[in-house]
Amino acid sequence: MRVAIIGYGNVGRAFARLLEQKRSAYPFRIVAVHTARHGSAYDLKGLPVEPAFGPAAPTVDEFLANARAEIALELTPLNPESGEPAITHIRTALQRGMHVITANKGPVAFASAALHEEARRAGLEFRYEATTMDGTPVYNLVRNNLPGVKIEGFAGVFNSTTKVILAAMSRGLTLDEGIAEARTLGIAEADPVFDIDGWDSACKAAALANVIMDARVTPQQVDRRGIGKLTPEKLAEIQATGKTVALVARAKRAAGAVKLRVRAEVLDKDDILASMRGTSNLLVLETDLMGKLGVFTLKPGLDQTAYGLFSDLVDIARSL
Ligand SMILES: NC(=O)C1=CN([C@@H]2O[C@H](COP(=O)(O)OP(=O)(O)OC[C@H]3O[C@@H](n4cnc5c(N)ncnc54)[C@H](OP(=O)(O)O)[C@@H]3O)[C@@H](O)[C@H]2O)C=CC1
Ligand SMILES: N[C@@H](CC=O)C(=O)O
Repeated sequence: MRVAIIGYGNVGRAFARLLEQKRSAYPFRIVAVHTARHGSAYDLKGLPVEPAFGPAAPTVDEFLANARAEIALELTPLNPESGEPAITHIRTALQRGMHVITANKGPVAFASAALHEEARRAGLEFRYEATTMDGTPVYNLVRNNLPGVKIEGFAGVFNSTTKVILAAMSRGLTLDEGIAEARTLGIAEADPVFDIDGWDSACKAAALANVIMDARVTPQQVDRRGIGKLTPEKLAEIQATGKTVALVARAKRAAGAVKLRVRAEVLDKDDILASMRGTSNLLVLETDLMGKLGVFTLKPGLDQTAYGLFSDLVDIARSL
């Protein structure tokens, strides 16, 4: 299958490396990539991980018209205010008859129901496993393995950048030094304020709640507070009491609606939500038939995000 990629940064390159690694068993080809400042590149025989960019296609529609791909990957930066321009990129690809896979949580948080419906009408797939907890099956877990189960709520620690920053601050480093560590790992958002202020977690929580709880919320409706007010001194005080801090996202059904909250919570050190180290992340689902169950990933990185995209790609290819 031929793949076109809109947005070719940390995640796009990690995905291209994974495809190279799996080439003999999975003959997918990246035939086109498009970026904001570096230009566009095309080759129907398949592009290398570091393609030679030519001038940028004037619009994403023209890029996709030239790409001649069957699947489009949307990998541009998160916009927590509206999910754009990624939502428009996805619509454009669907209108051009392409299946779409994204790691961008914005479109899922703002428009998952509408995009699913547009894909369904066109006989296409819209998939986004990599948006929440990298490659850990979260959406696929609920869709494929929990038939008939109603999700009543969830609690998740699923922003890796704030975990890296908090760990750095508890070693006495500054917020900026923590951001630099996360950037080196390639996991910070293009604007890391979206991690620090809890927008990334709010978008993941809204995306999850909309898909697995049919919540119909936007990230703006998440009661959100990030880690921006924490200092190394405050963290040391908290840790001296035997507790720790993590940015926790919670969802709960209440009075016919779903309430969402993101907070830097002070947790007992033996709380399961406090147990993840480094970039590790965790989600606990509250269900009607299976009680509480969860998934976690130990120290995921870009390779696991790439796997989230790859798992969707393989799944779509198998269904054709
Ligand atoms: N990094 C991670 O660990 C994870 C990231 N994600 C999500 O994946 C997405 C990509 O992340 P990441 O690769 O780290 O981001 P980067 O900032 O590294 O790359 C973003 C890419 O998008 C391009 N771009 C920006 N705006 C546009 C536009 N309007 N049209 C076309 N291309 C555009 C940039 O172009 P140029 O190169 O020219 O600047 C760049 O190539 C984000 O939505 C992020 O939230 C999800 C899971 C994990
Ligand atoms: N910035 C995000 C990247 C993955 O979604 C994070 O730190 O978790």
